[in-house]
Amino acid sequence: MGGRVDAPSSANINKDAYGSICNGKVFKIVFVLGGPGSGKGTQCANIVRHFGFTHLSAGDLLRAESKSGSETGIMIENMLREGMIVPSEVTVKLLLQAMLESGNDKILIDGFPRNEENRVAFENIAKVEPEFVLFLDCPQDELERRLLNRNQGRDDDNIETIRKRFKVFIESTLPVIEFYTMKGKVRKIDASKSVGEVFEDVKVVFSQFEVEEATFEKPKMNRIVGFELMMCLIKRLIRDAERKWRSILSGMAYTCYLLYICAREFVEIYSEAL
Ligand SMILES: Nc1ncnc2c1ncn2[C@@H]1O[C@H](COP(=O)(O)OP(=O)(O)O)[C@@H](O)[C@H]1O
Ligand SMILES: O=c1ccn([C@@H]2O[C@H](COP(=O)(O)OP(=O)(O)O)[C@@H](O)[C@H]2O)c(=O)[nH]1
Repeated sequence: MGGRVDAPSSANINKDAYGSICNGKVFKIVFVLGGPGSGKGTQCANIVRHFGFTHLSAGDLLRAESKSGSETGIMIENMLREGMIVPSEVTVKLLLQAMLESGNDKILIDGFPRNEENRVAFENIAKVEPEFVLFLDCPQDELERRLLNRNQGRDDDNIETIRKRFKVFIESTLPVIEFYTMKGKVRKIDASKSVGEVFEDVKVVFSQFEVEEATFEKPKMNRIVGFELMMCLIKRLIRDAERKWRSILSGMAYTCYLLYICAREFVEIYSEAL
């Protein structure tokens, strides 16, 4: 159920699929926003593990689509390199398709909506309001340091594009955060602390999903796998111990045998001498 979903094979999505989102399945959506490098991906991975969400990174979906070789793919690639926001039509299609493919009703949408156009397009098509918006707040100098150290081979993690992305965040994404603040939906967290400390605060915000965590299958599976691993380890230790004792016992027997030979030789030599 939880986990990160790969990009759909194509950006083309059947219009009927939107219908099933609007009229059928009810999604619990959390938008995760924050400046570039604020730790959205890092914290989403933790939330997936603890609360059974599916993590959809708009940036990852776009990066995957940019490699498709299609005209849209080339357009996306150029926009990402410049730190620009890709038209909503493209991003919303990719997100909706991934939501449908996830098989999960709890969805984290990371790095989206990035501007008012994104927000309105998503609301109009998906007709879903987020449960809340997790806002990872972090000063720019720390963000810059993190991005320059990210080392994931991303074309946009260079100082020139990083500065453009900061500008886009301030001019286009902060107004979206303000919109949701007015609606009482923003949960702001100080993201300048260590990963663990930030997650402690994130856990408090997600505590409403705590009950479901108890029934979430993954920890149960982990316990079973953990138990089996422990049994294997114990069996192995017993086998090793047996082997070791066997060699200790045979070592002792061999030493006794040598002593017996020596004693016998000694007695023979001694009796001959007499
Ligand atoms: N709280 C933190 N403290 C220090 N480094 C962090 C923290 N959170 C994330 N990072 C690191 O900063 C970089 C950007 O994090 P990432 O999760 O990719 O951010 P985003 O998805 O917001 O762009 C990564 O190299 C990550 O390991
Ligand atoms: O909804 C989105 C999300 C991302 N992007 C593009 O993808 C880039 C990388 O976004 P991501 O969230 O992966 O990384 P971040 O900038 O937060 O580190 C952005 O600069 C934008 O160019 C976009 O156009 N629309």
